[in-house]
Amino acid sequence: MRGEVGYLILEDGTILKGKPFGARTVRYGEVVFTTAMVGYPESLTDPSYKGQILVETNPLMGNYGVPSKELKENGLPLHYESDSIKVEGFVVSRLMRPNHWSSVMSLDEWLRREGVPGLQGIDTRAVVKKIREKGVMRGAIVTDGSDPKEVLENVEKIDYETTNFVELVSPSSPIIHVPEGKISGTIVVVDMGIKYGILRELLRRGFKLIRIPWDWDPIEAYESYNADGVFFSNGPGNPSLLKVVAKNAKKVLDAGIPTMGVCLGEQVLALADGAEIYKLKYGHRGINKPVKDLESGKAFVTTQNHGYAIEPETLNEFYVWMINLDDNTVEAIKHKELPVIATQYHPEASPGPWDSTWVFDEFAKLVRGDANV
Ligand SMILES: NC(=O)CC[C@H](N)C(=O)O
Repeated sequence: MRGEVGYLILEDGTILKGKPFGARTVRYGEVVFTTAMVGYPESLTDPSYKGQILVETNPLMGNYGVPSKELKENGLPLHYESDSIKVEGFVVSRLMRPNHWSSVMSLDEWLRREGVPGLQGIDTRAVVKKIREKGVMRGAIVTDGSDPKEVLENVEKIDYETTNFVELVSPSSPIIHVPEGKISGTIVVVDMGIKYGILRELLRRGFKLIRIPWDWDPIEAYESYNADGVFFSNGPGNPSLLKVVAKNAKKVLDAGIPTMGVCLGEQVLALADGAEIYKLKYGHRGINKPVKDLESGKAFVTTQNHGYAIEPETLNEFYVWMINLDDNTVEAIKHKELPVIATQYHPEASPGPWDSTWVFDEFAKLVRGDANV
């Protein structure tokens, strides 16, 4: 509608006026930003964004519309990271009309169908400057004409830190994926909100996957499915809330099972090791983050989406394998003796550069038993 007004509200009292798109409603969340230039379908459907309002720094969004879900590999849509939009709200500077061969609808229509509010015409650089200065903040997105001052009062009531978002995005019963072609092994995937991109990478390497609910015991599944390895997935929210998963991860380590973790999965393995996790001021979210492998000396451009990081000095049986070249934070860890590796960044990209999909090859070697850690 012409003249319609919406708001982005931050807990420090900032109220920014924009133009609504998508669903007309009010949603609350932690306000975070990504510097990714492309890949909004992947970002919007990434379950790790549950509980967060996503601000895009790239000024033009929606240019290539919404890709078809029919473009698939091993039964999974190629450009989606889950079956629905997971962000609480989406904030852009300029919403574009789509023009692309694979587009089936506009961003506006997609958000409307999924009940997710969007806001355009926001000076996203100003939002980023504020978040970089004050740290990540709670906030709200208003697109239904509600009074922003009243909504601001409710922002104080939300608590991102103590909410278990994992249980909202994890399956309630096991899901099995069988790769097309030869099966090279079976992996138990502890699904804390796994991205399809990770499933696609594991399936590409011939693994049959048993996705179990986040709080199930992976050892039981490992034994009953006669599996060859365990994978701890990415996922939303504060890792310190996941005591059950950390306890299960400890059991997996004690059993010496070949294991890999990504992002939240890495944090959970670190917790199982007795290490500490802290919250970053405004997180790492983007697709051009430089990471250095301390063993090979090589650097990679990586995809990242995390708000927490491992305190390196508190690691016990793990050591720091890779670091972030922007701020030296931990980006990957390796176990000193066991076949266990984990990254904080996303080697599956989705969206982003495929420079580090080789980490999944390393995991495949560990599962086959033909690599030294
Ligand atoms: N992508 C993820 O798995 C994110 C992990 C965790 N929620 C964080 O923000 O650090």
